Parts: sequence; structure tokens; C-alpha cells
Amino acid sequence: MSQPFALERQLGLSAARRACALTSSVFNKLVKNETLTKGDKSPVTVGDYAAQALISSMLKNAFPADPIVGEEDAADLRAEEGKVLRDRIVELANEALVAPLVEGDKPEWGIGPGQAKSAAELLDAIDRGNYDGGRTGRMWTIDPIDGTKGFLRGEQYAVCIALLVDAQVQLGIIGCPNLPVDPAQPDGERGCLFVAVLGQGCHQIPLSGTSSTPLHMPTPAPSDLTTLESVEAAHSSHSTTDTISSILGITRPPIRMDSQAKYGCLARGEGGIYLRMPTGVGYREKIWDHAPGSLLVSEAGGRVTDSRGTELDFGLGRTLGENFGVVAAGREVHGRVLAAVQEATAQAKAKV
Ligand SMILES: Nc1ncnc2c1ncn2[C@@H]1O[C@H](COP(=O)(O)O)[C@@H](OP(=O)(O)O)[C@H]1O
Ligand SMILES: [Mg+2]
Ligand SMILES: [Mg+2]
Ligand SMILES: [Mg+2]
Repeated sequence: MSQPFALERQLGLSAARRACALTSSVFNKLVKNETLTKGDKSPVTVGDYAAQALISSMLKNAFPADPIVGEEDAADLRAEEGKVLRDRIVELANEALVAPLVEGDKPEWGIGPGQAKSAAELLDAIDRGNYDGGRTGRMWTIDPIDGTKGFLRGEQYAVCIALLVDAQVQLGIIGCPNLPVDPAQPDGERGCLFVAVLGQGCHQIPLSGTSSTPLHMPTPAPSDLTTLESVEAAHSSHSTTDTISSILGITRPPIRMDSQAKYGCLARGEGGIYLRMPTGVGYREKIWDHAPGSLLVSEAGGRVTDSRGTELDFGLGRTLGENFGVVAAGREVHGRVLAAVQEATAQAKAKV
């Protein structure tokens, strides 16, 4: 008998591989007018839209009844002014859909030669990500390009896919086209997939092949600890991380990296602590920014909570509700980190 969620894992990996190829090729050809600014002032590119259209189309073919919570929606593309962008997105999504099948791909997922879709079908595929989320049933959450700012800088970004059942993450997949396969060789081969299934562990697979390496978070010596945090100070308070690091006696500078690549790196033993400290504006974290990453870390032997030590709740809709920030670390380190976070918060309050 096959393992639970074997087909979902296979499809998710295929979709992530295709989306990684799509986004890498977009980066090399991206022109200035292919990026929009969304209502919340954040950027979105033709790559984000085309990758969501691709992943959502494949999910629909394989699991037609499953709803999707996706970051992007097609409203801006349906408007007359969106025509140039729309045509480009259709071209990109179709290039990815008709790419030849590789081992593990199934033609019934709507991929392979001759599988191109119309503009209307692809816009509908993007909008299938409009599901509100919730506590019960199966649902997917996708972030077609997580770390769009990193993507635009040519730095780290991630294609992120997760399956939730009754608000529990069962499957998490992250594709990181720009991430070195071997952290010890930062100038070596780039392009990694991370995959975790609840109870089945966490694995890394190179984008160039199919060999799967199990990941286990090591117990780092205190002197080896480094924090991982966002590049963007608006997403995570860098000064709070500095205070927490000094309380913990960490002297190394933080590793700043965009996207859920941070969770993948943590799972394979880099840094030891991922801190996402709220900036005080009441921002609500999105489920697609944490669902796959949190499973990678917990399956590799780590623990993930919000900045106050509360478990992440994926059952509240599209956001994580009252979960603010993230603290992720090895199980034996996490408690110490949380205590330092609380001390840093108390210090900040005393200063006001
Ligand atoms: N004020 C804020 N605080 C925390 N996260 C924010 C934020 N504004 C945007 N984000 C989220 O931060 C994500 C990137 O995470 P990171 O900073 O770790 O690279 C963005 O994902 P997208 O790039 O997919 O939009 C976005 O959802
Ligand atoms: Mg975004
Ligand atoms: Mg994101
Ligand atoms: Mg995104």
C-alpha cells in the first residue's frame, strides 16, 4: 500500500518543479512593465500570476473537489488595462503546462504537450484561489512566489504549496530555485525542493534530479547559533531580533533571506533559529506564508510557534488571526528562545 498523501505529494512536486522553471525563466526575461503594485503596496509580477494559474490548473485536474486558498487573484488582469499582462501570463502558464512530462508526471493532471488552456480558463484557475479557508475539510494553500521582493532582486524566493485537512498541515512543498543545494558550497549548484508529509519526515530533493535526502535538525552548540530573518525590516523587526540575539549571547550577524526558504534552511540545519518579530502595525500573517514551512521544520525535528509561544492556527481563514510573528527552532532550543523573546518584549515595554 502506498503512503498517505502519496499522490498529493507527487502532484505537488511536479507543480512546484514546473513553477520553479516558469519563475526562473520569467526572471531572466522580466521587463519593467510586467510588475504591478497591489492594494497593500506589495509587488506582484507576471511570474506570480502565471505560477498560480499553473499550480491551480494542475490541482483542479487531479483533485477537482479541493478548494484553494491562493495569494493572488485575477481582478486586475480582467480589466481592459490588464490585457498586456494577461497575454504574457497566458503565454507563460501555457509554456509551463505543455512542457514535456518527466518521471512521476501524469497526463491526467493537464500537463504535457497539447495541454494549452485559454485565457478564460487560466484566469478562472487563478481565481480558484479565492477560497476563504476554515477549520474543516481538505484545502490547498499556495503562494506562487513567496518573497516577491527577493525574486525581483535576484535573491531568494520560494514556490509554496501545502495541503491542509481540518486545519492541520498534512503536506508542505517549497521550491527554491536560487538556493544552493549544499549550504557548505554557496557557489555550487542551485535549486532545491523541500517536501514534508505529516509523520513521514522532511526531505530535500535537488531541482536537477530526484534523489531525496532526509533532513534532521541538529542540536547546535550555543556558539553555533545564528538567527534567520527577513531581508525586509517592514516584515520583521530587525532591532527586536538584535535584542533577542544579545540576550541569547549570539554574536554572529543574522542571516537575512527572503521567503520560506528560511524554513527550508532551518530544517537542514542552517542558523538554528528563525525569528519573525512583529513590527507593531498589527499585520496579520497569511496562511500561505507559513503552512508548508512550518511542517518542514516540525518534521525535521523543530518546533514552530508564534512570537508569544502560541501554536499556529491554520483554521481561522486566510490569515493566522491572532498569531503574531513566528519563532522556529530545534525542540531543545525553542523554549530558551521564547524566554529571550519575552525578555526582549519586556525590555521594549519598559523603555516606552
Ligand atoms: N508587514 C508585514 N509583516 C509581515 N509579513 C509581511 C508584511 N507585509 C507583507 N508580508 C509578507 O511577507 C512575505 C515575505 O516574507 P519574507 O519577509 O519572509 O520574505 C510576503 O509574501 P509575498 O512575497 O509572497 O507577498 C508577504 O505576504
Ligand atoms: Mg505578495
Ligand atoms: Mg508570501
Ligand atoms: Mg507571494
